[in-house]
Amino acid sequence: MTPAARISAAIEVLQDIIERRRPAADALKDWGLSRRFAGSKDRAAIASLVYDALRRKASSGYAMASEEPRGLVLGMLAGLRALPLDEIAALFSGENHAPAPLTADETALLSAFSDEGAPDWVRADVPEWLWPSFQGGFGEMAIAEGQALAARAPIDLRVNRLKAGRDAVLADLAHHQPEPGAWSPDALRFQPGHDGRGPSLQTEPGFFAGAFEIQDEGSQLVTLLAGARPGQTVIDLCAGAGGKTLALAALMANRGSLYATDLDSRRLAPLHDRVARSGASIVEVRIPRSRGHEPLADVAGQADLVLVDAPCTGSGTWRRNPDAKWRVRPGALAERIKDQAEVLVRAAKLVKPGGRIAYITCSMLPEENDEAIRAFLGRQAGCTPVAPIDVLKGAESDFSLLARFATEFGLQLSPRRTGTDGFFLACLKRGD
Ligand SMILES: C[S@@+](CC[C@H](N)C(=O)[O-])C[C@H]1O[C@@H](n2cnc3c(N)ncnc32)[C@H](O)[C@@H]1O
Repeated sequence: MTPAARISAAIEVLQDIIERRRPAADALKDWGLSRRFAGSKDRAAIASLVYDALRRKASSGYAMASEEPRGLVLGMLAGLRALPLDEIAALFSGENHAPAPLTADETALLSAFSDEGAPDWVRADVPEWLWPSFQGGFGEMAIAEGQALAARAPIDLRVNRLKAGRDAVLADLAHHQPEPGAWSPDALRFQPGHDGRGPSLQTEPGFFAGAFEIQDEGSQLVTLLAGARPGQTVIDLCAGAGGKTLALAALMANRGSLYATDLDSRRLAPLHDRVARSGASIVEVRIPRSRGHEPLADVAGQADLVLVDAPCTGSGTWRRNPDAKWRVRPGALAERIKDQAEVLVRAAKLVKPGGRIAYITCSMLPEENDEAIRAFLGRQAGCTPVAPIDVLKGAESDFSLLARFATEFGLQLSPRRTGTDGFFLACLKRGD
């Protein structure tokens, strides 16, 4: 396919996503299935165009005075991809599957491309209904935070200490030009290429050997700061596919007991293979039999650390899932807040006196972060917050620079602040 034909395809896929409110991945998959002529490079390029357009949907639409997929793609090419007008015009030739030529209005808007005069939520590319909450968390930096969250994300991996050292993995993957992470001693970072695509790390021999896992550096950092130590009894209560479980096992140097569970047993399915590949021998996966069944009842009140990687809106990962940004609804936020309250109560039953609950979200919204903790502390006697500065002091490396990202109860990481996905961590101590 020509670059212009890929743009036409991206416009078509965006139409499907917007009209039928479909997840981008589903729409892209269907498009690929019914267009067998498109090769894997075409499909990847089209996906990259679609995701780039969704990242800046509000600001592109404003600048192009159009909510239509064509306007969003034009705005993205001029804005995020910074293509000059003559290159855009050449792509929109109307010939051989290229999109129709630019209209006079489009040409005028592209030549003076700007979001000047746009409302703040548009400039930040944050959904309008969430703007008050987002702004509440970031104040005068909210637009800059939203803009950083509307950029492309790098790919990070976590070197698995149980199997390899960072220098060795760095050397093995030198052909992909990794850089050491800025914060986590286990992180390596890969910048996306010009077309938005990153290296395919999951086909590397080191991946099959368990030397590394793909994991955002923010996710690595909050797991590090949770404070698990070798020899402890640790519970990963919302383990899902186990990204943090594997990181915990490595931090615990495979010593102690690490229980992984999740309300939704299907989500735990990939964990078994991942654990086997990683060489983590301390992980015990506990599958709930039914809703309300506590698969960890036998260790209630015994955990040194309960990690709660709480269900949330995922607003901190909007760089990677830009379609989720525009699909999240007020009802979903209210549901997640309820889930968060429920899972914290469960964690309080599992932690031992003097032990710690580490509450984590990949959210940028105060309702799911500080406010969730404040509400929990108001309801639950016997738990006290650990000051963010003390959380940092207790870490294995010097993370004192993160102190400036402290909130009332925790630490808020973000693409603008730490160059990572948006993560929140608050630690609570159960009284003796
Ligand atoms: C953010 S995801 C976990 C991601 C995972 N920890 C990782 O690092 O890959 C949140 C998980 O919480 C689970 N969950 C929701 N409510 C829960 C509850 N009340 N108890 C335990 N898990 C719950 C969801 O099924 C989901 O898998």
